[in-house]
Amino acid sequence: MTTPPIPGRSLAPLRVALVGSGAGSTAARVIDSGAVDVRLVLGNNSRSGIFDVARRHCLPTAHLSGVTHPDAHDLDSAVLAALVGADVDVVVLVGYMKKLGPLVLSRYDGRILNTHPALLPEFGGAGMYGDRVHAAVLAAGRTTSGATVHLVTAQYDEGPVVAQAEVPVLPGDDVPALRARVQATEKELLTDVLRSWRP
Ligand SMILES: Nc1nc2c(c(=O)[nH]1)N[C@@H](CN(C=O)c1ccc(C(=O)N[C@@H](CCC(=O)O)C(=O)O)cc1)CN2
Ligand SMILES: NCC(=O)N[C@@H]1O[C@H](COP(=O)([O-])[O-])[C@@H](O)[C@H]1O
Repeated sequence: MTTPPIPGRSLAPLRVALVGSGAGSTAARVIDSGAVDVRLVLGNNSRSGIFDVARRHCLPTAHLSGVTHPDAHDLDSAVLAALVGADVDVVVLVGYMKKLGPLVLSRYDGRILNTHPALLPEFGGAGMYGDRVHAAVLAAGRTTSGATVHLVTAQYDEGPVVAQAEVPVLPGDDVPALRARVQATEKELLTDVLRSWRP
């Protein structure tokens, strides 16, 4: 049985690993917020900005990919070992472009969060990442978009929603404009979740 937090007393920060493939702006916001104890930054793209962010904050990193580990099971094992070695409570996917494997999913079941740049369950699933998501929202003629933080399960974007935040889609919006509006809200949504949500 877990001990409920004492009302009025702040929660101990989650010990997290941030996992990403992209520019790293979401990771940077989470780190700068001080909301969590970031113990590892893990990515599959050595040129990813997320590693620059990690280096600026003197954080431990792990570069694990289909190049370092061509066999999917070996990659899954290596990711798991890095997470266990970092002694994290929660894994946070921040623009990670690859499917997490069964070993990691099993060990951290209920303790892996992902942030998606749309209002799931719409505009999610295989092929729906980055600007492709915003382009699909615009092509669909939606007047609202937003961000979703959800638990991660075996299939892309099918896990239970933890929190969502909406933004308007404005007349004349293009992908960069919508991306900027969604990502500004997304960063605050994820930071708020990490302050208050507990597995
Ligand atoms: N087991 C899981 N792994 C991941 C999940 C998940 O829900 N379960 N979420 C993704 C993040 N994501 C959306 O939020 C997402 C990322 C990437 C893709 C995708 O189609 N990727 C392509 C490859 C793209 C590339 O190599 O650049 C693909 O798999 O063909 C969809 C959704 C993170 N992992
Ligand atoms: N489906 C996954 C996906 O599209 N994730 C998205 O990648 C961006 C990462 O930006 P960043 O690299 O600047 O943090 C974020 O907007 C996140 O929602």
